[in-house]
Amino acid sequence: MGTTAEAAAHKSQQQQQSRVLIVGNYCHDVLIQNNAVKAVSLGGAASFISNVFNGVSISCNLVSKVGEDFKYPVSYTPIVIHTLKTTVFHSYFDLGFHGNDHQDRILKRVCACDTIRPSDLPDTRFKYGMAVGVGGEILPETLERMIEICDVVFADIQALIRAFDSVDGTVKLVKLEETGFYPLLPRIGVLKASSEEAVFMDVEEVRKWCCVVVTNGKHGCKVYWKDGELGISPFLANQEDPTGAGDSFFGGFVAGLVQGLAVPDAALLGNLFGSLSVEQVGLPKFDTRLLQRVKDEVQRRKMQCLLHERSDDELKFLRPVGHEQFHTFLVAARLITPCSIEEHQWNSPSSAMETEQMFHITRSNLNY
Ligand SMILES: Nc1ncnc2c1ncn2[C@@H]1O[C@H](COP(=O)(O)OP(=O)(O)OP(=O)(O)O)[C@@H](O)[C@H]1O
Ligand SMILES: O[C@H]1[C@H](O)[C@@H](O)[C@H](O)[C@@H](O)[C@H]1O
Repeated sequence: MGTTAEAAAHKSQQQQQSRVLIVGNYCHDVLIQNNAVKAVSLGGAASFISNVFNGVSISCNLVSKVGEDFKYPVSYTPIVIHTLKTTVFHSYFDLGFHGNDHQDRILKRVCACDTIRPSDLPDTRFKYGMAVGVGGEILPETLERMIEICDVVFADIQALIRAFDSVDGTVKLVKLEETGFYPLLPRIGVLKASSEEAVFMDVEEVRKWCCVVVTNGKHGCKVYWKDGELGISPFLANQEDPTGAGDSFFGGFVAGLVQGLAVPDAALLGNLFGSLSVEQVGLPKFDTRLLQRVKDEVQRRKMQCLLHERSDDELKFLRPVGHEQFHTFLVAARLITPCSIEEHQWNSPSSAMETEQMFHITRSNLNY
């Protein structure tokens, strides 16, 4: 545990006014292919989402826990737990990064940092809260506290339905209704799931309580609400690594809503950031010219939507006037400023040996 003084300092830092609260641990991602470590990266939904927020200049408060072994420079300082190590995931890609299907990835949580408890959250109120755990760190009581202090909570189902094999940490999914989070669904605003995860809930039931967004890789996403549903167009991408696509999508989606877009336009922004994310290995670096174009267009859309209908406090589900043009604009912006592979923010270890030293990976713990 950190000292009381450190915890107090962290809490006071968190108490500066911000409209968005992100809750979920940073982690270390180790990408493994054919029994060899291909890459090591900063991971965790919190890191992918704050990366998108930084890109579009949205500030937030972030509550995340790591161990002393955490060395990545991040914009939002995590709570350091001196007695534990940072959460680590090993991702096994049997078919390689170029396979288009995600089912070739097996995920193992090989190290788990501390859980995030209600007392770790700031005492202030937020307009938006994002429950985005990756390793089981968010407890039902933590989500409940987020609901109390945030006007609207967005939850990633991966924070709610993951279970971990007691021997090797393999990630398994459990039915949402069997979790302690289920009774809280009528009190959350949006639940995001990938198509693989969506089969672990009854979408028809859950959409009666909250908006459900199901992402579907290169096919884009679908938004379900109480009395309607809408497919949102994808963007063409050259997939290198699917890790974090769902997180970057969620970052773009919530960033859109924070900036006053209607749900379909925000989901389009989600698809854009999801598509940019898969083109790079690890945490993506976005082209600054593309970001500027996107920010300018979002401002324009916001003004346009305000003129038409939007009141600031509720989610608007219907496709707003000019939605297709917004898509066309983003497709064009993406083409004019393609992300260069050389521009990766990727912190690749210089040798396999270095990787193994950083993360104490041995052949035996790769094979289990
Ligand atoms: N190959 C692709 N081409 C274009 N867009 C993609 C592609 N893969 C993902 N995306 C975008 O990213 C979003 C999220 O992807 P996906 O549904 O694969 O999430 P996920 O399975 O949660 O990802 P991960 O668990 O790897 O973070 C999609 O809705 C889509 O907008
Ligand atoms: O960094 C990744 C990313 O956040 C993924 O969305 C999550 O599924 C993995 O567990 C994590 O290691």
